[in-house]
Amino acid sequence: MTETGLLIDQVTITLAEREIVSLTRRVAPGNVLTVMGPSGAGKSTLLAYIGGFLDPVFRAEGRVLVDDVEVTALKPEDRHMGVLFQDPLLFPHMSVGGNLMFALPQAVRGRAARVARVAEALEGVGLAGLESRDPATLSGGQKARVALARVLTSSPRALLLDEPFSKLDADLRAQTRELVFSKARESGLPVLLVTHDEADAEAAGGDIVRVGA
Ligand SMILES: Nc1ncnc2c1ncn2[C@@H]1O[C@H](COP(=O)(O)OP(=O)(O)OP(=O)(O)O)[C@@H](O)[C@H]1O
Repeated sequence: MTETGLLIDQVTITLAEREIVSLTRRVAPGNVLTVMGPSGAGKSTLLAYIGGFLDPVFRAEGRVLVDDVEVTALKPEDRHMGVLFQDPLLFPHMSVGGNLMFALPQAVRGRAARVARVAEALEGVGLAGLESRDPATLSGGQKARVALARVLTSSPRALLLDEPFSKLDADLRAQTRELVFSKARESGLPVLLVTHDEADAEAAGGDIVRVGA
C-alpha cells in the first residue's frame, strides 16, 4: 500500500559522537508536525537533514520519504520540498513576479500559461497585481506572503517551515500562519514546522514533538 505524506524514518543526527536529535514520525498530507524545543535542541538541524541541506559537520542516519519515495540521497532541489525560513529570502534583483516565475517548474510551458500561474499564485495569497513590485518596497507581512506564494508555485510535495513567523508582530503572525496552514491543507501538503512559539504549535493543530532537554 502506498503511504502518502512525509516519513521521517529512524533519523538520528550526531555531532562529534554526541546525539543531537533522533526521530521517527509520519506526517500525513495536509497535516502539520510541530517540532518544539529549547535553543540548540536540534530543530533546525533536523529540518536541514529532511530538506537535504545539512551541514556536513553532522553525521546523520535514517531515511526521508515523500509519498513513499525515498529522497534521502537526493539533492535539495530534487526533493521537491518547499522551505520557508525566518527571513523571506526573496531575490532582491528580481521583481515579485520574477521571484515567482523563477520558482515555477519548467513543465509549465508557454509565456501566457506561466504569467497566468504567477498571477494566480499572487492572488491566492491576497497580493493580486503586485507582479512588477520591487521586493524591497514590500512590508514584512507582504514579503512573507510572496515567499509563501513562491514556494507554492514550485509545486512542492511537502513544506518545511523553520520559524517562518517569528519576525512578524502578533496580529500579522496569526494571519500569516493561518494563511500558510490553510494553503497547506488545501494543497494536501504535509508540513514540518519548527518553532519556539506555543501559539504557532496550537494553530498548526497537529502533533507536537518536543526535542532536547
Ligand atoms: N554548522 C554547525 N557546526 C557545528 N555545530 C552546529 C552547526 N549548526 C548547529 N550546530 C550545533 O548543533 C546543535 C543544534 O543546533 P540547531 O540550530 O539545530 O538548534 P535549534 O533547536 O534549531 O536552535 P534555535 O532554536 O536556537 O534555532 C547546537 O548545539 C548547535 O550549536
